[in-house]
Amino acid sequence: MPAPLWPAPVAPGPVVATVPLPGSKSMTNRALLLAALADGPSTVHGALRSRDADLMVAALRALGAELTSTGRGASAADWHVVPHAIRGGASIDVGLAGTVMRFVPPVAALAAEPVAFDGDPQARVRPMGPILSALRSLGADVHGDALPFTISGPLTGGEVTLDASASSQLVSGLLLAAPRFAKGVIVRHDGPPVPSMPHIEMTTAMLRAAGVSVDDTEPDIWRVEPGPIAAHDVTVEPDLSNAAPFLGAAAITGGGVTVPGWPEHTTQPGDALRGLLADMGATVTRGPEGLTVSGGGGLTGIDADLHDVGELTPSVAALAALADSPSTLRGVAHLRGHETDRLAALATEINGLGGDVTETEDGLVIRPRPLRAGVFRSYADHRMATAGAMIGLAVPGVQVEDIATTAKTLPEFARMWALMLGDGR
Ligand SMILES: O=C(O)C1=C[C@@H](OP(=O)(O)O)[C@@H](O)[C@H](O)C1
Ligand SMILES: C=C(OP(=O)(O)O)C(=O)O
Repeated sequence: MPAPLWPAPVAPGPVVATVPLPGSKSMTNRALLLAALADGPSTVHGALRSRDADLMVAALRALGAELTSTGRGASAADWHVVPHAIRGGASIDVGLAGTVMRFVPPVAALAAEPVAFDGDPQARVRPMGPILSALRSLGADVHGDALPFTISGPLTGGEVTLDASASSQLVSGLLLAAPRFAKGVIVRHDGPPVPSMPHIEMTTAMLRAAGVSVDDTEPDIWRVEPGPIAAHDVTVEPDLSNAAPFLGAAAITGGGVTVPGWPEHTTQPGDALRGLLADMGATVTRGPEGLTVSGGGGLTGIDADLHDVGELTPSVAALAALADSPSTLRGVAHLRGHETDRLAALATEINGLGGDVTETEDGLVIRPRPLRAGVFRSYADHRMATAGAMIGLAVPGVQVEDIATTAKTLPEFARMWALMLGDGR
């Protein structure tokens, strides 16, 4: 059955709104996993509730951890996590969540009994080979080189070299569980540059906050000492990558959008939105009420290397398609292994509305053209769906296929978008 079409609302005028955002997917799933491996009970405050977070909760429960939540509305929760010995004999659904498919197998490898992993059809083509080979060489028994696969341990840990150029999560996954490996881990990357380095810094920062000794002083080498992961309470920051469509709405319509609780210092790559939106002509200010982006002076194209902040690409591409000069987005070849081949998907869908986008080996060249009504397909990719919504603010008659796919990280997206376009404040 074809997915329903969502008529993307056109902005009735400059969008003026304050948009509180639920917790970061990346921090939520790291915090829950570390809590499940810790030396006592912890609470994760302000965690995201979404498909990816729910899949992480289900995976950790299947491996023996006890997680109970106090709801905080549709997309937020406080989780009380009680760790228990990791046990296998389970089947785990990773959905389309990179954080579940790369972070949970090293945890499963702590158990002797086999654990089976599978996910959505599109998950079966996402890069897994390097982390599965690494786990094999660290002592796990692994059947398969991609989803579906089965893994059993217990692994011992030690030194391993892998090519993590396809995804930073291949490194983060090994590091997060490593304190619990008998020998810890030394991970060496050998290959083209690792993308999304801020996400690896998020991993090392959260490990250190749990008392783990991590040495990342040499480029492309990470050493994690074996030892306890300290139980501690964590408060998750708002999801700054999910701020992109909302802040972008201010830039597109010449309005002003505020996101409360924008952290002063953060490892989230979404913080790069401040510079990217300013480079495209918006005014970015920080005040006690949060981070505010104001538009009004038009949108300028940019030449940007998004290698470190690849997950912002769909939103930046949507802005670029509506700008008044061409843009070149580079450094994001790894996006071909995200939820879908995002470079192909963005070029196809923007061109389907009359745009002029060409794919390069590692990015996109976007020449703005007057766009027209049409269907914008989302390919089960939450960030494609929100990119379509952004274009629809300025182009009447855009219909986004399967807006519900935003549930991966922001189940309330359509309602929040409508609220932003209403009186907002
Ligand atoms: O570790 C994480 O939480 C993430 C790392 C990045 O993955 P890649 O390095 O595969 O781009 C990012 O794109 C993804 O959305 C979340
Ligand atoms: C690439 C993304 O997700 P995942 O965690 O599934 O890799 C993303 O959210 O943009």
